[in-house]
Amino acid sequence: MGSAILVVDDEARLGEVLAAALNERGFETAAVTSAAAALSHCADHAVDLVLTDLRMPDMSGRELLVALKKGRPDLPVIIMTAYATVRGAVDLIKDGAFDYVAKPFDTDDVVATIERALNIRAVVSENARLRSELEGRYRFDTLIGESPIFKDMLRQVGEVAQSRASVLLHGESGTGKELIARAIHYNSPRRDLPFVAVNCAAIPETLIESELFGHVKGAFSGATANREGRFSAAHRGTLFLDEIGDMPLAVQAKVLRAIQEQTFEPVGSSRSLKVDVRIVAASHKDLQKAISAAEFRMDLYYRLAVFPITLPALRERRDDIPLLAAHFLAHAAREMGKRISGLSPAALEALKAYAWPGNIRELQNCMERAAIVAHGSMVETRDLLLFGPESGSVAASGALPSDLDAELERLERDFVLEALKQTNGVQARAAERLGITERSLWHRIRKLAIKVSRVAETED
Ligand SMILES: Nc1ncnc2c1ncn2[C@@H]1O[C@H](COP(=O)(O)OP(=O)(O)OP(=O)(O)O)[C@@H](O)[C@H]1O
Repeated sequence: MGSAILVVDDEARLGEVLAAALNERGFETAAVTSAAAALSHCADHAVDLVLTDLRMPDMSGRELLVALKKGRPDLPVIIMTAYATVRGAVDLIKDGAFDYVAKPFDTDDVVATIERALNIRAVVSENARLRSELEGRYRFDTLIGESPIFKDMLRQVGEVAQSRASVLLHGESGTGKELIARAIHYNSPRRDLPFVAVNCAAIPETLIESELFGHVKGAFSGATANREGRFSAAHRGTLFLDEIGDMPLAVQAKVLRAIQEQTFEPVGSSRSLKVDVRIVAASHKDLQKAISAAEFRMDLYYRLAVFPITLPALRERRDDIPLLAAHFLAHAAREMGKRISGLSPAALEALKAYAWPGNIRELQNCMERAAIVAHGSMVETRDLLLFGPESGSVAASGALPSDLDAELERLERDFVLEALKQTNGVQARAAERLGITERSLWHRIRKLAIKVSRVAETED
């Protein structure tokens, strides 16, 4: 069914002819002869677009436009006008009209204008939908956890989100640091501006400065064009500096200045740029220890740790395990189109007893795998693959022999090493070759304790 168009023209004949012509082009049309009739039609019918004459005896097209826009700001209104009043029609665009068509007009032109308006409206409403989906994803109530330690952490997140204070998140790998950083951004007044994430550990030392601050053409071999850095990209928004403990000391000094003075110079440039960014940093390392070892600047630490938040490890909030497991299991089952109603009591006990060195991410992966291998409607203990140094009696309780794990890890290692070799250690390209995200590659490199040395520098 085509979009519904309402034609408003006090000359009944003209309105009917136009409505019929549009109907022939596949639109659903209705015609009325006064602004009052148009308002009452719109109140009772789903109308996608209004095409109205400007001069009408009871209420002018302009008044109709204003009245329509009051109730439905997103409704496209196109004005039909005689040549003599085109100037006035231009003013109407300022009042919110989408466009005008000058009489006498060609039906093709009217159709083209209508289509343009409907397309733009579709894009705008799709954007609004995506935005609300995104905001929904980072609303606090979608962050799962009921335990007092988790709720206390969320309370702190809620308190700091509204301010522009720097936040330092500390927590083991997989505890949800990036998710919390996003929640801070999407619950702050900066939510409509960019959230830019940089994983300081995943970028080779030689490139991190240019990644953060950008560079000018010719700044170093391979810098063939000017490039914007992440600080500029995050202007007026939030910059998430993940694994900040891995940032080289020399870069730490420049980051400190950028935060303190809100200015920096791109690599190879002497021109200072001004930025307004809110910083959320995260680290799994103990930065106090890094300071004692002279690996981290104390002044930067105090700048970042205006509001420090510690994310609890999953084993410190075991009561949340059933809730999280059920959530990830249901999600995985839905994605796979499998009917799985939950976990058996024994499986649940095994999950609660396990140490979870990889925290929530490990639990998520464990549930995805369980959803794949589960035969019945319940996940059983044998469907769980639990491993790790502290796993104790429930370790590797599954149906797979433990040497298969070692074999899988060896294979994974071979794939990653080969991809890195083929791409001279350029992780972005290696990840592309492996068909995984750069972040996921980075986690594998860490998990497999692979040393990456970059052989050649490449720049786009
Ligand atoms: N409270 C939570 N509720 C639901 N899902 C969560 C929660 N916390 C984390 N997750 C999920 O767990 C996974 C790991 O979270 P995230 O990537 O934010 O961790 P991280 O601490 O940044 O990890 P790393 O330090 O290894 O980068 C993500 O898929 C995230 O969506």
